[in-house]
Amino acid sequence: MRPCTVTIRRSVIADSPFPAGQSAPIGPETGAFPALYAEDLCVFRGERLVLDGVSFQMEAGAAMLLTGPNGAGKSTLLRVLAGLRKPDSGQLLWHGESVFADRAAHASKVAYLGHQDALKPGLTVTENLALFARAGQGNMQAALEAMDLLPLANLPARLLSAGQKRRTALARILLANAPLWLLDEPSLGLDANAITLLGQALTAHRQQGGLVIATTHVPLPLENVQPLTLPGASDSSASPFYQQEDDA
Ligand SMILES: Nc1ncnc2c1ncn2[C@@H]1O[C@H](COP(=O)(O)OP(=O)(O)OP(=O)(O)O)[C@@H](O)[C@H]1O
Repeated sequence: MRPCTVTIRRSVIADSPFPAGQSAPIGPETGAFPALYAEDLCVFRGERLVLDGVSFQMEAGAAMLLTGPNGAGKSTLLRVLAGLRKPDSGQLLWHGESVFADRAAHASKVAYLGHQDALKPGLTVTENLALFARAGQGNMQAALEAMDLLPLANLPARLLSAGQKRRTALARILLANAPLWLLDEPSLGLDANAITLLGQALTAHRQQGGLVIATTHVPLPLENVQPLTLPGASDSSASPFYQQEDDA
């Protein structure tokens, strides 16, 4: 598995091969593109600059771990990478094409796990998974097995524990059959056995050439992973006129 490379103006990056603020040596200028290429991404939320010059590139099979204090911008970066929020500046390319030129096309490449498990409480585990399985794709049985959900397959989601809901949400990621996994704190609520299953799923995805980008506050079962630490800012730096905004 080849690691990704990362630069960011204000983050703490171990072993970054590029001086702060400089672009990676491949990209639009050279005509050679990695699977995912981010250059100088900047995002304001309210009046605060949350992401300040984030640059990285990832090849097939790579994984990146996003860390940093609460409010540092980890979830914001995931939403940008999913094409759900346009950065205020910078560029984001998937195999050389701008993610924002065709967001629907990019969405088909992404499996996104948010903080919320977003299950329909009245539907069973299997029915919930079937709702999100892309037409004609994914193996329901394999996804249920991978997250040890077979004994729970016919249980309504409202009866699941927090960890069981998280496992169901992770099974949905497996079913999506998408190359780019964007996982916001994927181990939230998981017990030790489920974390092992998560590790196996991540490894299998990468061995098939998939990419993984995950946020976390705890160690995750990921090997050969590139760390990206967002520095954040003290909450006192937030504007007194701080306003909620919708994603663009
Ligand atoms: N809809 C929004 N409108 C305005 N500001 C927002 C919005 N969503 C998030 N923010 C702000 O953006 C900043 C980054 O938030 P984000 O959720 O990306 O952080 P995080 O690193 O994922 O935090 P955590 O570790 O707590 O999950 C925070 O200061 C937050 O208050």
